[in-house]
Amino acid sequence: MRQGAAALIEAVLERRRPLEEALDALPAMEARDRAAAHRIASAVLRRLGSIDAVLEPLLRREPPDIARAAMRIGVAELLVLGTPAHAAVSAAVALVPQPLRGLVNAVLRRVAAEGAEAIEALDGERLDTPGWLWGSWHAAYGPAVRAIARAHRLPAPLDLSLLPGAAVPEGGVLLPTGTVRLPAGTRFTDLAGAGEARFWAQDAAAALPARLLAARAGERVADIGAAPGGKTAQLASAGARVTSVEKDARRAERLQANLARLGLEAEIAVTDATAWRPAEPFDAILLDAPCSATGTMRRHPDVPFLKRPTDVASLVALQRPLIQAAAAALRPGGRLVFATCSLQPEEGEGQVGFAASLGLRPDPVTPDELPGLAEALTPEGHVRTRPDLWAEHGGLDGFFVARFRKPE
Ligand SMILES: C[S@@+](CC[C@H](N)C(=O)[O-])C[C@H]1O[C@@H](n2cnc3c(N)ncnc32)[C@H](O)[C@@H]1O
Repeated sequence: MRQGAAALIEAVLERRRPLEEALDALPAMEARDRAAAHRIASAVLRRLGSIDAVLEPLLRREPPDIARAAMRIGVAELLVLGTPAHAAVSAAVALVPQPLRGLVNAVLRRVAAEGAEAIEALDGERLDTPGWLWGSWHAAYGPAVRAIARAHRLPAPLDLSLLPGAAVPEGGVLLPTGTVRLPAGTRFTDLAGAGEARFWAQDAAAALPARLLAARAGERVADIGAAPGGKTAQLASAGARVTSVEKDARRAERLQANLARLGLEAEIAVTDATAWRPAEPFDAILLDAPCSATGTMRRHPDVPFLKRPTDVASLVALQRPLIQAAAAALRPGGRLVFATCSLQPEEGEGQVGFAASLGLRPDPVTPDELPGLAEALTPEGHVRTRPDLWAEHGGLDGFFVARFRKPE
């Protein structure tokens, strides 16, 4: 299982491979072991800066990669996950060949003895956040950057969206916006009823864009950038006639399977939305644009290792033709909701002016549309969620949502 964790960490850090993809590529193992490997790898990635800073004074020279990997896992287990010291140390030692065992054992014994105090004394929020993200969030959100970084240290709860009339699964808490929340560590597949297909996993923030589009039964609605289908499911379960536009054929298959599991229907157009020419215009469009995904770091601790500052600029450029395509496909008077799961303002607030330059009019969100979440409403009537908001409920992903209308 710890071999699995080491493989996951190596895939993300050395090969910039998404954690979920690396998880799928692990050799066959018990579901429980796979989940444990994921949990350990996630803890290492979330706290990598702090972990390396704890190790730094204990190492006289740069250790071989395999020893560093084992020590990182050992420190995460000792100081983040609370694994008993003898188990954490011996398991990490077993990850390395004989000549390195003495080193790993000696270093981790010291971490077990002195590490808790050492990690406490560090500026972990800063160390565990890449400098470019810290700078960007500080510029955008001021001192809240610390609370954002703190929120990224903890695994996210499991959030569910429910089909209309579905019962709240045992242990779930109904949040004011309609999402059902279960404690972090709950596995979707373990939920009684998961097989009955009455709900799907979707962060409370990710559920807001479709909620704010407020699709009505019978309306023609397009969901652009639709896979794996959380938002299509919301729109279809509201009774809208949905066309889901998705460029990636493999992801479109997942979307299809997810809808089938829920007994929902949508027309799926596997195409690049910028080249898509629908026969008829739509009453409403949800554009969940591809983005840097920095708002999802609680759930995806690999994001900061996969993205570079230059990616944000490329994504901003990629989002614009999608906004244009969405505007063109709307009927006069139709509604557009633009959303990104990013904390980078360039991919959110920064795109509002572009939408306006296409003739789209802002359609501000009102406080009654965001029950219990007024703190996420901006003065302009956009929605800006951050992982440090809603702390009393356990936070939510970082999203930007803006609503527009095409003039009559
Ligand atoms: C943020 S994800 C969408 C998540 C989805 N809306 C949900 O709620 O489950 C963005 C999606 O846009 C798709 N995409 C990216 N560029 C696209 C394009 N030019 N046309 C259509 N889909 C695109 C990606 O393949 C990806 O599946």
